[in-house]
Amino acid sequence: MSTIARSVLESYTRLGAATVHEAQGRTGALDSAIKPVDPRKVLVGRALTVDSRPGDNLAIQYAVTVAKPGDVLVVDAKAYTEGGAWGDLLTLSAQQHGISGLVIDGSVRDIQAIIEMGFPVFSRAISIKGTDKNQPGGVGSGIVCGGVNIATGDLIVGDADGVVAVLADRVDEVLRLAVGREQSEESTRQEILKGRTLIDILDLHERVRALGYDR
Ligand SMILES: O=C([O-])CC(=O)C(=O)O
Ligand SMILES: [Mg+2]
Repeated sequence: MSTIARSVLESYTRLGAATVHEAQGRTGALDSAIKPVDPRKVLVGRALTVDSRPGDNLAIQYAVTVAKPGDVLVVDAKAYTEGGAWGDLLTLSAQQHGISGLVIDGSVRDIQAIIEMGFPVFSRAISIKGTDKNQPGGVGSGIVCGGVNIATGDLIVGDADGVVAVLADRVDEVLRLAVGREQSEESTRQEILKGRTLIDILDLHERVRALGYDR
């Protein structure tokens, strides 16, 4: 599976998840319930998918052993939130293997330790309850996580706003679009600082009039 150039990962890190989501036509955003345990952390990297059963984390444990440095584990835990399928021990092991972070449609626990360890984790919920290590699952195959189809090799961008996935074969194109959008937002910021409103800048006066907002 192809890797993503370091310079591309760095550019995505600067852009942020919402800009990437807008730039690719408002697609790829995971459910809004999937949020960072530490909103100061930004996560960018190549997805390694994990298909996991609710209340069990054997597939996740296995994925840590086969992940490549830089991978982001993206886990479909079936939105099951009554079991912390990831905690500080898995975090320590993931860090030993150079894994960049975790996105899980499920729960995590030990979050104070995870925050102190500086490991980016995005989850649907937090649960103190334990999980079994018995069930079959899959690593590397297509999954749905937070309502989005994700394949191993897709790009994951997560920050305080949430998580967005970019299809592997659109990574360069979406980067160009996102940089363009960021440049246009920067000129909008300059106009706002000059005292103009977004209604002016986006030329929405006619629409406002037509909808009867004018007083
Ligand atoms: O025990 C587990 O399966 C999950 C956990 O709490 C840890 O990784 O620390
Ligand atoms: Mg634990």
